Amino acid sequence: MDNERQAIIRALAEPKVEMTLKAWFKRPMKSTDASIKARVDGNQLFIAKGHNSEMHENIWKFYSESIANAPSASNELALAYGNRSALLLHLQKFQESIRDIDRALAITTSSNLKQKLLKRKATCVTALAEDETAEDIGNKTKVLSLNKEELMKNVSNIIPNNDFNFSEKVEEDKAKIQEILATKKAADPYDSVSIQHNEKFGRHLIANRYIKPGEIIMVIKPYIKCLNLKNMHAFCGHCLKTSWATIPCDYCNWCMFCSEDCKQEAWQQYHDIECPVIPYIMFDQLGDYWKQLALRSTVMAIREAGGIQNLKEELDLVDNCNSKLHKGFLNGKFYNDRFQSIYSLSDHTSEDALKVHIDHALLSLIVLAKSTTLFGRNMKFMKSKDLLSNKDVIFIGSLLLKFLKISDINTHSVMEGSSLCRFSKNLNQCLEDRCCARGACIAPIPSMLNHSCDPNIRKCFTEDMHLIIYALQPIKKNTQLFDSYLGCYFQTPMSQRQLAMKEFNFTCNCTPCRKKWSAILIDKTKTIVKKENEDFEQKLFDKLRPLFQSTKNLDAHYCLSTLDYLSGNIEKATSSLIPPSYVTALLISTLWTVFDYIYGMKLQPVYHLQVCCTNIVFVVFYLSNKTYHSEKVHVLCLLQLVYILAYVFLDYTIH
Ligand SMILES: C[S@@+](CC[C@H](N)C(=O)[O-])C[C@H]1O[C@@H](n2cnc3c(N)ncnc32)[C@H](O)[C@@H]1O
Repeated sequence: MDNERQAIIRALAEPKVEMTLKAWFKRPMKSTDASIKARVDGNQLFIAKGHNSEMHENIWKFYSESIANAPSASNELALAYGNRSALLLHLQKFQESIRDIDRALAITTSSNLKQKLLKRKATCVTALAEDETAEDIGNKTKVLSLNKEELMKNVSNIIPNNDFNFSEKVEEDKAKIQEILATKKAADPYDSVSIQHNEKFGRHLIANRYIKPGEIIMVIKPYIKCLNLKNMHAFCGHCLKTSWATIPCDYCNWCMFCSEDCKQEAWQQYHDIECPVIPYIMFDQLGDYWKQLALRSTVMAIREAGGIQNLKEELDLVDNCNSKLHKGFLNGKFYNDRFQSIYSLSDHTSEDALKVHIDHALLSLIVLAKSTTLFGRNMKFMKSKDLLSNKDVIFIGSLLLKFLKISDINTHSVMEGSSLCRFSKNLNQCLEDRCCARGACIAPIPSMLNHSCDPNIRKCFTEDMHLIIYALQPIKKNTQLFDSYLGCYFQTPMSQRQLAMKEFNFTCNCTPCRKKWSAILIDKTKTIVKKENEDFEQKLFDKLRPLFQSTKNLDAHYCLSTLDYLSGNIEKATSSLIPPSYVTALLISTLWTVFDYIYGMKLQPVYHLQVCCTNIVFVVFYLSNKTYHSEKVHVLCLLQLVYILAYVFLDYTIH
């Protein structure tokens, strides 16, 4: 860490450090004004007409932000929980709404608010009871063995090309998917790959055997993860899972958690140290992932090693290892959950990025020194010489810088499980707005993956935040696994890819870059099916057209057999079609849509069309069965009809 050490010493000697220390101010952790502002912003959106999914999510984020900012046990906190509970009721998330109502009731002293909350709770409880009744009716449908084919025919008339939208085996599939994931989580990540090193690629992963498209290579837990700035108030800041009814940290106005368990675990692992630092460093989107990941990695490493002194000794061992392959290995193995592994990862950032990282490391270091007890309870850092003369401060500053550089190169985005934006935005807009990118993580074994613009693997996150690496193309024994860092050749033009690659400080020399393949799936000037591939490509395209088209539909459903079907076709296409082939590219991009749909995490908004179709099935069933013509079911049927009409005539989206 010599380079980082020198950079930190130089930075600490700059006049701006003295000025920062002189002008030091205590940042307010919670703020009544900020809480009120976020709640009012949420209210304004809530009362506006024509809500769509994106608006609902924004209102939810405003109310959560209001909760995060409200001082503990304050009236503002009760009001913020109360308002979020109203939204959750509107979204028919009754259980979550009740949780927020109970939290508000436990705090508020206002009898007016209490009355409103109790009324809302009664509505939720009634709705939950009705849900049970509806479930009963559904179960009875199965007993009566309703003519399912006929029902599906009705639905097919509404959704053309329904072949791939309906799986007879959905329930069977669900159990199988869970079983596959559990087996893979328990398996050794090195079952089908090993780490190798050469001068051209540095460390990389090699297949130990043939791996077929769609096959899961490993499922592992990231070492460290965080949310991005846009989503700090939306999901659990520790496990990153979706939770509609989050609870705030008692001190800072940033972190929220899905449960008391997550809140406690985060506190014990890193949040006790991070809590006073976060409000100072999370002021903009620049490096929001890196700053958090570096800070969390530093605190976790100190804890794992058993103190700063032990950590210094452990890291010296890594630094003194002469083997480029075995750096960070422990007892001959590269673990996914040890700080030594993270510390040994590649850190070749660009010169421009380095300047930004030094500034970020410096800021985190100063706040750690001023606002925490990391360097001792009685330490007072009044002047820059106090920082410069403290060996632990220099060491932690160097480590923060090192982890910032490592995070820059080795971060995996935690994305929603779909290749389509939830709000139907184009890829660039979606990335810029961070609609589907929830956060980021570091996982050392997947960090061994090098880049190719024609990748043979892809990553996907499960609902419980495990990282899956799966094959996109056939991978022969002893060949390298390649990920795509910033876009594949068939979707992203070469100029854009090469610009993005500068961040990683290497020149991509993959076949699409060398042979200048066109971005075949978006380049409208090229003929779709190549002459050389003749009939086969056209035939394959015609056969798979409905499946390809289904990927443009957010409401499409897929099952495990769709994945097998695609896998077989990719094997056929890659062995028979001359690349670059339009159909092979389509097959690969369809495989990831299907795989991510099956295994990936989603925010799971209920899209209107889905609800509408379910309602049509219900109404058809009701009209054709006199057995259930009770008063209650009449009302239900009428409501379903209103819903269908609203969808058809008003194009009104409801979660
Ligand atoms: C996430 S790491 C991948 C593992 C890395 N090879 C190592 O030795 O740790 C990313 C870095 O690997 C190198 N790299 C990735 N893809 C490459 C490629 N196709 N050719 C050469 N170097 C590559 C670059 O230095 C990049 O910054």
